[in-house]
Amino acid sequence: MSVISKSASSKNSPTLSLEQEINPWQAQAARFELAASKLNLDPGIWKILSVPQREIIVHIPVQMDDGSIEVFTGYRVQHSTSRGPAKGGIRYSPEVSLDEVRALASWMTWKCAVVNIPFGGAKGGVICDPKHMSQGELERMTRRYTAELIEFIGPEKDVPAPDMNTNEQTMAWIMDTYSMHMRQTVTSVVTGKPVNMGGSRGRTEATGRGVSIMCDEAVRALGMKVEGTTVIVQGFGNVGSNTAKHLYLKGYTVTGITEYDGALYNPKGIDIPALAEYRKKAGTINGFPGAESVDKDELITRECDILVPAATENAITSQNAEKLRCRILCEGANGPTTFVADEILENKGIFVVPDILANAGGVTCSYFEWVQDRMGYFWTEAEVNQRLEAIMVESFRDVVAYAAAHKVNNRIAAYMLAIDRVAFTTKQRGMYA
Ligand SMILES: NC(=O)C1=CN([C@@H]2O[C@H](COP(=O)(O)OP(=O)(O)OC[C@H]3O[C@@H](n4cnc5c(N)ncnc54)[C@H](O)[C@@H]3O)[C@@H](O)[C@H]2O)C=CC1
Ligand SMILES: O=C(O)CCC(=O)C(=O)O
Repeated sequence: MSVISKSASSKNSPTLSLEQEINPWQAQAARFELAASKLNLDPGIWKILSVPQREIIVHIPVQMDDGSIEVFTGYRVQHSTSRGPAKGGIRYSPEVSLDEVRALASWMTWKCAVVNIPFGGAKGGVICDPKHMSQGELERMTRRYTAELIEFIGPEKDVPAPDMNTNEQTMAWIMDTYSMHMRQTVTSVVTGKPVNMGGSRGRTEATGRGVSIMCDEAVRALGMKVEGTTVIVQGFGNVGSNTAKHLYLKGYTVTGITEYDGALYNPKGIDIPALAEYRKKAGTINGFPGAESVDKDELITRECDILVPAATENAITSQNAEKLRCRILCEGANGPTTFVADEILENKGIFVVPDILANAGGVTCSYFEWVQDRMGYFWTEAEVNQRLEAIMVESFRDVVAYAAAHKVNNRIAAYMLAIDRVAFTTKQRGMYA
């Protein structure tokens, strides 16, 4: 089904229902179709790239702490292996769906191509509620999920990493389970591992660090100054808290932070290291003394220079895009903006740093981890950060120059650049013979 033909008949007019609008796979497909049509993409390559290469569905039995047995459904979708092994995180959430994982997998393909690293795209997800599971239950689920995927993952096939509600401990369990099956330690099967077992220095902070570098570039591109530039960040998990921390350390004024259960605002700026400490102890941002509590949905529409959505998909839709009052939207999350909202933001003149560029610092550092594991030689944190910055800055400049040259917005420029690179390799390899 063509998403574009439904939604873009009069320019990109929002004729989708809200349910269609917030379907991440449709959101991905709509941007793909628009970019592919502007590229005059070969119809055969179009067909190949508009569907995932492989979709794996597993049902994972797990003995729970009370002795009962639960069966969890998990997915791993490999969208493309054209430019290298599939690469992408694993997410644990009650909201996981096959369409979401499909979208996230294809975004990984485009993201790796935008930053020009030698990977394809994949993503995994398990439908579960990690907030209500013990460490033991999470470990057993992770190990069986890994065992079910054993022949589909590997350093040269598909290399998972953390995403929402997974972390370096999850990666350690996957690495160990894979290694048990292979009868030898294989560190490069996953990235985002603890540093003592082959993880890369800097990986935990890399996505947020990369988002902060993208804010620097956007500010420079618009002739603004860091001093006095205000930022609101949605989500205070791995990406949001590290973005806020790096922006705070660089001298930005972080005026707002939202979480799923509350939000904080201080027009003079929030002390982010103090908030991180508070959250560690209290388990929530609510009640932090250095800011007032405000409504979380209203906060993202308050005036600020930069808005960083760093939580879930669909934070910005046709329902609230018109109300945004930021100059720059720098997307830490995957898919925070719907296709319909894109046009509204463009009409408002908001400078968008799209997800497949803005949050690519994580996978770029994962690439460094995979390289270091395969060499068995590890870089200093300064070396990692320097290489990360070089790739992020170059990619930003590539996308912005492409947008200017082709008279498209930054998001479509990023898709066009990525699709062109993946299409070229797919054709060169002849991945249809
Ligand atoms: N971890 C990584 O390296 C990368 C993550 N991403 C994307 O960044 C986003 C966040 O991922 P992580 O930070 O890793 O996950 P995380 O699980 O560490 O943090 C997500 C945070 O968002 C909060 N949250 C959930 N719903 C919210 C809502 N409606 N409003 C405000 N906050 C809400 C959660 O409570 C949590 O603190 C996801 O879209 C993920 O796919 C993208 C690139 C790399
Ligand atoms: O580090 C990686 O391999 C992937 C991170 C990820 O899942 C993402 O960029 O969305």
